[in-house]
Amino acid sequence: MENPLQSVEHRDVRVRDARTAFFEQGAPADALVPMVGTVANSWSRCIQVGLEASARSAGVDPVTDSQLRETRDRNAFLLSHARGVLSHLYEQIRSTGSVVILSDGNGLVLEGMGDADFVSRADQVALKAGAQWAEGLRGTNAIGTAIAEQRPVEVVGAEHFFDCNAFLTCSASPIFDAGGQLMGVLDISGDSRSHERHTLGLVRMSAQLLEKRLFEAEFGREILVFFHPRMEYVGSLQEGVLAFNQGGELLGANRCALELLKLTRNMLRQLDFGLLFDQNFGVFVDRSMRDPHALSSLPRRHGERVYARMNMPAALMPAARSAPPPAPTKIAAAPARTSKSACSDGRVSFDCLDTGDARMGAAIQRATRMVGKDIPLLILGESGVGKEMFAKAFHDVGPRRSAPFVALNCAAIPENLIESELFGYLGGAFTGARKEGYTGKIQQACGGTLFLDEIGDMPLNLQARLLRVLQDRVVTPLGGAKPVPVDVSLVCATHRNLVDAVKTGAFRQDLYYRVNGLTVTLPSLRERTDIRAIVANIIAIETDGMRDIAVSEEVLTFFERYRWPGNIRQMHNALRVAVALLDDDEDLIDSTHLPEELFAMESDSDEPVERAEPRPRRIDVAPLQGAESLETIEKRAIEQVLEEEGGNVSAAARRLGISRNTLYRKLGRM
Ligand SMILES: Nc1ncnc2c1ncn2[C@@H]1O[C@H](COP(=O)(O)OP(=O)(O)OP(=O)(O)O)[C@@H](O)[C@H]1O
Repeated sequence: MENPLQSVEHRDVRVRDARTAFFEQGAPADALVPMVGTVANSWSRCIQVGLEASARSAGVDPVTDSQLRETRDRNAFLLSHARGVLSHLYEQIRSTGSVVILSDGNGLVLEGMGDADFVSRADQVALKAGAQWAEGLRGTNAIGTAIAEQRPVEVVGAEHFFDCNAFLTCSASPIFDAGGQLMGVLDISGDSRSHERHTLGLVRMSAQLLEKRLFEAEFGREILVFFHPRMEYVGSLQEGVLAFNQGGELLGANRCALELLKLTRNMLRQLDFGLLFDQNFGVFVDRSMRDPHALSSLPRRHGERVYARMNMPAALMPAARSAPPPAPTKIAAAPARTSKSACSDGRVSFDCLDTGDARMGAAIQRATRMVGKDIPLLILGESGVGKEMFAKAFHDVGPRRSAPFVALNCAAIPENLIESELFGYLGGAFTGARKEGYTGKIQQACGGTLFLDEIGDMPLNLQARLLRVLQDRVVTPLGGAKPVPVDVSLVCATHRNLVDAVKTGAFRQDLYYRVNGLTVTLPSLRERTDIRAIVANIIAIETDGMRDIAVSEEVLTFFERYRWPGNIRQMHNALRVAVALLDDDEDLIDSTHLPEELFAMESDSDEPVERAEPRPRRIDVAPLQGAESLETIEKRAIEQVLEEEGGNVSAAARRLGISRNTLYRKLGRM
C-alpha cells in the first residue's frame, strides 16, 4: 500500500523511474518495489499477453448496441440495485469533473454517470456504456486490474500500462455476490491531476453498500440476522449479515459476516444457527419478533458474543402464514357489506391496520400490550404513514374507547394559538378571546385520549407548561385561577428525531421522558410489504365497502415500486381521485385514472421513480389524404378509435395513450 503522506509529485517521479526501469531496462516487476506491487504485477501480465505500452491507442472499440443490450439484460439484477448507489456516489463527486462507472465482471461498462469534460471526445466514448476495460485489452487500469486482482485498486496517471491512458486517475472496487462470484466493478475515473486520496475509500464503501443491497435482495424471503461484536456497528456497513431458513440452516453470509465469524464460503452449507451461536434458534426468533428493533446479545459457540437484530420477511410472519394472501388484481371483492374490509365500517381498528407488514405488525403487537395501562405512547414515523390512525386504533381498543379521542396537531396551528387550544381560557382572558371562553383540548379529552401530533414542533415555553400538566395532572386555563383535574391517556407522534432535538435543546429532556413510555416506529410506505392490502383498505374506506372495484396489475406494480414521498396520505389521495374518476359502470382502476401530479411529484429518493403512464397501443389510421394537417390526422385517429371502442371514452383514451380528461378536451374542440 502506498504511503498516504507521499506527495503526488513524488509518486509521479517514482512511477516514471519505474517505467524506465521496467520498460526500457527490463527490470523484473519485483525489483520495482517500493513501486506499487499491484501495478508492477499488472504490467508483467500485460507484457505476457503481448500488449505494447507505447501503442498510440489501445485500439479497442465499444461493443455494438445489441451486444450492450444483451449484456445489460444479463446484468439486470445488478443494474436495478446499483442505480441508487451510482446516483448517490455521483452526488459525492459531482463538481470534480469525474465519472462514475459500473462495469460487468468482464470490464464492459454497463452504465456511466457524470460529465467526462476532462477528456477528449474520443476518450469520452471510452468511458461510456459499451466501452471495454478488461486488463488484457486495455492494459493496467483500475477496472480491469481490480477484476484481475479481485480487490479494490487505484491506478494513477502513468501507472496505466498504455502511455495514452496516463491522463487518467481511476479507483475501482469489485462487487461480489453472496456466493463470492464477481458480479461487476464500481469505478470513479477523472483527470490524473485532480487525483484525490479518499476516492478509493469512497468507491470501496459504495461497493460494500451495493453488495449489502444485493445480498438482502437475494435473501429477501429468508430470515436475516444482522450482527457485530460492537453494538454501535449493527446497522453500519461493517455489520455481518447471515441468512437462515425457517429451520435455522445457514443459507448465506455476506463478506463481513465471513470475516467476523472466520468462516469460508465452503463451510456455509454445513452450518446452522446452533453451531454458530450458543442459543436455540426458535428462542432467538421469538424474542426478536416480540421486539424487532431491540438488539439481542448472542453468545457465540467459539468466541466472543455479538449483538444481533433479526429481520423476518412478512411471508414468514405467523399472521401472514395463516391468512390467505391478498388477491393479486381483484382488490375489493366486496360487492356487499358482508365481505367488506376491516377498514370499511368507519371505525379504525388494529385489525384494519395489521395487513401483513412485519414492522407494522410488530408495532401493533407492542402497542396492544400497553392497552389500558395509561403508559404514554410515542409514535414515530414519516409524515403520512398513518400515525394518527394508529393512535385512534390504540384508543379504540382500550377501556377509554367510549370517551373522546381529541387530536391536536402542534405543527398545523400558529404558535400563539397552541397555548389556548391546549389549555383553554376563560371568557375575556385576552383580546379576541371568545366571550364564553374555550375548553382546551386537554380538558376536552378528559376520561379519553389526548393525541398530540407533531409534538416535536411544540414551542419550548409550552413544553414546560405541558410537562407541569402531565406531572401535576391538573390544568389551569388562561385567565383562570382554579386548576382543573385532568385524566387523559396521552399519545404523541412526531416525524422528527426527538433524541436529536433533545441534544440540540429544541426539546426538553424531562418532557421527552414523560411522553416516551413506549415508542413504536411506523414504517414508511415504500418499506412496506403489504401495499396491495393497503390499496384494498383505502378503496373500502372510499367506497364504504359498497363497490366492487379492481385495480389493474400495472397500477399495483407501479404502486409497489413508487417511492411514495407522501406515504399513505399520498396514496389515499391518488386513489380517492381514481375512484371519483370512475364512471358508474366502470369497475377497474388503471393508470389513466391516476392523477397526473403523481408522476410529476418529485421523489426524495435516490432511486428513479417508475412511471405508469398510459400505454398507447398501435393505431392503424387510414393513409394520409393529400396535405392533411396534424390536427386533422389526430381528429381522424380519435374518431376511428372511439368507433372501434364502441364509444367507450376510457378505453379509447387508454388506446390513444392520453388521459380521459385530455380526450374530453380534444373532443370538445372537434
Ligand atoms: N392502513 C391504512 N389503510 C388505509 N388508509 C390509511 C392507512 N393508514 C393511513 N391511512 C390514510 O393515510 C392518511 C394519513 O394518515 P395519518 O393522518 O394517520 O398519518 P400521519 O402519520 O398521522 O400523518 P402526519 O404525520 O402528516 O400527521 C389518512 O388519509 C389515512 O386515512
